[in-house]
Amino acid sequence: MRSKIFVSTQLGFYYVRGETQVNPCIFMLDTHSIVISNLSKHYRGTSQDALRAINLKISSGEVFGLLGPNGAGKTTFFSILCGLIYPSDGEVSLAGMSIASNLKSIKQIIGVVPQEIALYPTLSGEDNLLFIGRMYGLKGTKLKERVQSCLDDFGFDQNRRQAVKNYSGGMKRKINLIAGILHQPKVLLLDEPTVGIDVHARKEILAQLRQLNQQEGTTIIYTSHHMEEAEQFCDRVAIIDEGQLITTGVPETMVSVANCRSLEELFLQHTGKKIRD
Ligand SMILES: Nc1ncnc2c1ncn2[C@@H]1O[C@H](COP(=O)(O)OP(=O)(O)OP(=O)(O)O)[C@@H](O)[C@H]1O
Repeated sequence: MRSKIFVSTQLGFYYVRGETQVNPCIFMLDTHSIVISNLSKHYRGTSQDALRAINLKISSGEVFGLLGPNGAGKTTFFSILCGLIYPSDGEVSLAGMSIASNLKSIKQIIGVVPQEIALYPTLSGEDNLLFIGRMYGLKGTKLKERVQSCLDDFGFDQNRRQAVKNYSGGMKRKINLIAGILHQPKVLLLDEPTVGIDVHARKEILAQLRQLNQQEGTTIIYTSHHMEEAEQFCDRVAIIDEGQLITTGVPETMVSVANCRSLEELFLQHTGKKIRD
């Protein structure tokens, strides 16, 4: 008979009966894994499910890419994950807690970076972040230090005090991103974080995200239409289309097993659709 292992994932505590040797780091590392069970979403008045019976596990510390053509269900998936909308069926749990019934605690663990720039254009980058930081419950010196340190990391100089409306697309994207990480979330949801910006800003953003993942262990879940970027950036990806999970795995392995030249070729093979820019 197999040994039974009892785990409290929130505390990283475990108890093992029998002879099985367990490395505690595995459980410490997996404390904020996301388990998606049989997740479905049907919008009222539509004929098709936006998501249909999705099952997926994303481990703590992973960089996970959600790829799919327009209308595949990516935003719906994200919106359920951050508690903006409820699923029609199934469940998502984070750190062992159901998202739907633990929204308040979950919101402190999750950072969300929407595709749209959600900033006040007449305020400076710095003032936007101070305002958003207060909404996350940060205050005083701690808030000021956190804002300055993030602005330094993302390469802002005196321009941090200029109005956002005068920023380049790349600078707006960076402030949008910082707004989602001020409270040092364990899980970061990024909806197309590099859309519409030049190659330099894109590289800088991806490098900062990689650093966040490696130094803080932040789990990153992101969507993109840039297959090359996803191939390089993600530990694992999932391809979804018409609300269904088509395939998931390590990009390099998926590409080689399918005998494709790139993730883009594999994506087109599965979805049969053109990639949106
Ligand atoms: N509020 C809504 N009401 C009705 N239908 C919706 C709603 N939001 C999304 N849908 C539909 O659900 C499906 C999935 O949409 P979703 O926005 O999640 O896809 P997506 O993969 O994010 O697309 P894109 O890449 O264009 O952003 C689409 O058919 C869309 O028309």
